[in-house]
Amino acid sequence: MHNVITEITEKLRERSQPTRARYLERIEKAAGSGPSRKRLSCGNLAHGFAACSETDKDGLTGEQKPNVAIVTSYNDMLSAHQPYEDTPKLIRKAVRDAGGVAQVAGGVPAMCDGVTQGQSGMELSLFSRDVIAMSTAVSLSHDMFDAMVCLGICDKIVPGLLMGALSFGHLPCIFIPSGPMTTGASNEEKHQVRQLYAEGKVGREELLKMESKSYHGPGTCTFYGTANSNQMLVEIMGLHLPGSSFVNPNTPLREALTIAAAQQVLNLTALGDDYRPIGKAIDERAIINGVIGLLATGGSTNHTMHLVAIAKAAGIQLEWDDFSDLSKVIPLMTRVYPNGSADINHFQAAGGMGFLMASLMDAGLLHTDILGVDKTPGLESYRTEPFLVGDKVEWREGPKKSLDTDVIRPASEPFSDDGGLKLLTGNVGRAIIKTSAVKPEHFIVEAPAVVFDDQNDLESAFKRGELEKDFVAVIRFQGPRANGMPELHKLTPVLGSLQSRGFKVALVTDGRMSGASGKVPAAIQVTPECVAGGPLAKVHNGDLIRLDAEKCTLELLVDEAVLANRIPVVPDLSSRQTGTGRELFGLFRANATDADQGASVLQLGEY
Ligand SMILES: O=C(O)[C@H](O)[C@@H](O)[C@H](O)[C@H](O)COP(=O)(O)O
Ligand code: SF4
Repeated sequence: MHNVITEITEKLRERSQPTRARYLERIEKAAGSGPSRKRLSCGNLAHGFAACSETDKDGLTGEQKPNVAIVTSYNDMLSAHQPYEDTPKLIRKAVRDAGGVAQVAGGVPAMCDGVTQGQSGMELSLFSRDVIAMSTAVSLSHDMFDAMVCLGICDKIVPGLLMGALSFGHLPCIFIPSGPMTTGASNEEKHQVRQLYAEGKVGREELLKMESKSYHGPGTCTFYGTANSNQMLVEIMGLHLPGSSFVNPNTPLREALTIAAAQQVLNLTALGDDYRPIGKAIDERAIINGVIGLLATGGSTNHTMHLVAIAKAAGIQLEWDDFSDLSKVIPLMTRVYPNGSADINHFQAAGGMGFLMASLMDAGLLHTDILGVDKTPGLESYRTEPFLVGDKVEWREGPKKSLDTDVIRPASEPFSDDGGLKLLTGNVGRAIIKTSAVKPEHFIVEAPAVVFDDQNDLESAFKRGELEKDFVAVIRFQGPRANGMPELHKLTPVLGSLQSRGFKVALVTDGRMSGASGKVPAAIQVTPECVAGGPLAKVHNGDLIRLDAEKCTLELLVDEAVLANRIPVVPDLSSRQTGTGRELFGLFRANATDADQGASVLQLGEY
């Protein structure tokens, strides 16, 4: 094991000791003696299985049969979640065939960030993660269960499900993915037509045709954004069956993997002799593995908040310095859009998670002794990949060599020696930048600021021809407490178009970007945010800003005394606080923590 990884893990363990100890005590207590439903009254139990078959009622009386909670995020809005419609039926039958009972404990809401991108709905998106965590807890609070399976894929849903599941950390848990959409029009083609549309060179009809060729069917969008980063994280933290992440939906192998996961979780309950509660499965080593996977694959910057929140839910205090310290020793091993032109199906065909994890393990860059959920504890079996034999899954050794070194490379011959996720510091606060999708010639930008308080105003300035120059776009009042921290992904085609025409452009914001954002240098999640006294609220048009991703600095080149005398702008945010349900989220805006604390309202890990 690389000594830096050992050191960082040790530091994390020490930092987390008080909250982790309290958390483990809590799940010990919740585990109590035997299945939680033993503690229910006859009335509670009768209500809990009133609608079950007689066989299931018998099974749930006493502690005869393990009961699996299904927490589902099915809806028709996310192409990635639509395939879950009938999955509970498949799971119920699989669990019954294996001697258990399964009940849908509840559903959680799921927002498609692609549908809300650039719209006011996106201002609920980040908060929906915590709503999903709370909804997961509401589902599991029936306390009838010995295990759980979580059905979720996209951006806030997997983090929310995992945070909620960790509140029931005494139960074993397996995540069951739905799988990626088959490849349609490439992400590059889509991006090019978007830039042409932004430049007024193609119309809506042509743009919609291209978008629909790209997003054309059931399954997860094929770029390496937050959703596919989620799958990678869940697998590398050992909560999927090996090789589950990127098998396409509505295929026999996908169905067989769902059945195998539903039956495997029965082997992990406290009723058997291989009890693996999720609260122990997700320990400091698993969290560090998650950060390593994120860095090795150029994953979504959103996880510099979600992983922090997930860790806190398990009493673990992950910090941004851990990401940047690990980034120095974790190589970039994959190039999947926006970090390259390949998509997630190409990644899977080139070797997928089995090759990625085997190579990281061989290089001593992963904790291999975490619990995992496969038959054999630990991660060694995650070198394998699933095949269908008849209607059953068999796991075989994954490829020893990459099948496409333009898409995935071994840790020993990476695309770059560092993971491309960096922490910038300077006189406007701390910020995250993902350089894995930025060409090195764009790592340093020093230019005058052009300040906006709304991403749409930048787009209008672009259309008026006012931005044909070198500049740093400063988009303020986009933090969680201002307007729910929407993704500012709509800026990408405009800034990308200016960059490809030779202008030196960069973005600085207390907002966040999509996992699908990429090639323009962007210092995001600036903390403290503007409405919390962040210095970004004092930036004026024309101020010189220097973003240096080599030195990891973000400097406002204004005399300190001048800056000290400036009055921070106080915006009128009232128009951002109603409409599209935003009036229901005032509590969230008022109580969200900073981005580097996970931007959560749930006071995680404080109990
Ligand atoms: O973090 C992410 O990965 C994004 O939120 C992604 O889920 C979102 O859907 C993008 O908006 C899709 O990209 P386009 O908007 O470019 O289609
Ligand atoms: S990846 Fe994004 S756009 Fe695609 S289904 Fe998921 S949330 Fe929606």
